[in-house]
Amino acid sequence: MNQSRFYFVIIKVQLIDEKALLYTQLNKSRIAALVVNTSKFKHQHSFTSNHIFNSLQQTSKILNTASSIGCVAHFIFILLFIYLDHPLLAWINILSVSAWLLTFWFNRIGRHDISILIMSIEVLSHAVLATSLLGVEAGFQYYLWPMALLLMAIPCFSVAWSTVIALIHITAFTLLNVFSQDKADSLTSYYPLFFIFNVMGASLPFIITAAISRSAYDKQYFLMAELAEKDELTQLFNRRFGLEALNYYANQKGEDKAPFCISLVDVDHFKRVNDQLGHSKGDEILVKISSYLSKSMRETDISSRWGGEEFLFIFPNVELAKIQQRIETICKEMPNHVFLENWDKTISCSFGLIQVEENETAEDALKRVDDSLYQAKKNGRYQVVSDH
Ligand SMILES: Nc1nc2c(ncn2[C@@H]2O[C@H](COP(=O)(O)OP(=O)(O)OP(=O)(O)O)[C@@H](O)[C@H]2O)c(=O)[nH]1
Repeated sequence: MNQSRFYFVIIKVQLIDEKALLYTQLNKSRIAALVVNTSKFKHQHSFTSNHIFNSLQQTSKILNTASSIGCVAHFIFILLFIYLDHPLLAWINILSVSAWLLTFWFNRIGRHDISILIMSIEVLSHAVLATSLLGVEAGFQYYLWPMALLLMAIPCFSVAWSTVIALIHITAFTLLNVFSQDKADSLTSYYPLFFIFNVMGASLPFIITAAISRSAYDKQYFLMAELAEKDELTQLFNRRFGLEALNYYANQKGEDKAPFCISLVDVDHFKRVNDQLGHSKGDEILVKISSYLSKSMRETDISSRWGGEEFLFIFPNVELAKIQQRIETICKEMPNHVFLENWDKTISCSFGLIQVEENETAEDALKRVDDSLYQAKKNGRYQVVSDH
């Protein structure tokens, strides 16, 4: 997007932000996501990250499901009340279907807050009206429960406001049950049918909303955990995770305490690759090296990218004497496993390897393993130096 177009989008977004009449030819739904009245997601710029965009799409999905169920349920009631020759109730349901159709449109332009407000007003007034006309036995008040859940599950309003509106629905449910009289009119014989239909119709969105929210939460949670713990380029754990793991093993006490080793690994003459073949080839080598190293480790070992062309490995429950040979083989074998097109020089790494001592802090262990790595570099690279 060129600069002037970029400003155009920002100005346009700011203008329509208030009214939420959001439609541009550039990227309709992505910009629509910007005006959703979810303060945590609201940005001052025109870019919305994929994760937030996905989360907003998830909200749209839940609300569209609710809108569809609302439309279908009320449409069935229109047909039923026409069949039962009850025009007033048929008209009420025509108004309801219109309201639910309107919610689709607000979902589409990203105004989930208006959409859910319309749903809430419709469900509340419909429950009050239908229960006043037909009595509690017809079961129209049961829609108030899924509406309360929807209000709480969808982050369109603040938690406080969602709670207030949800409580209004539950209070209405209670009052309707306590104060509504049973009505005896021409439709009384159909009340069991209404009741079954209403309870089923109310339960379905309840269960669907809970299922979609839960799977959306799971997906988002694992995505966030992965983003927080993994290195984007190599897919190894990142430095934060590596340090957390190191602190965990270093701080173990009593019976849980077991010997463990760590290794700091640095690619040899990596700058040469970058300088001669370019940064993207450098990245390619980093991916190949990290893949070779992590595949060479045991499942219980922790492989992390420590930074740039450095990796930190943690080997739990093992003594140095038992691991040294394995690490030396990994080091020696690397050039046979990691190659790059148009690069005839050996691709290798230097390794610092230590066993973390009892009561040694993570910081001290890191310093010691760094000294070993420095020694490996100083000795001519492509070797393992361990500190006994
Ligand atoms: N392509 C790429 N290069 C990186 C990345 N992170 C760090 N580097 C480069 O890694 C190089 C590290 O160079 P030096 O620290 O001089 O070390 P070296 O050339 O590997 O030499 P020795 O470590 O002494 O064997 C620098 O050119 C950095 O720009 C990365 O994510 N991708």
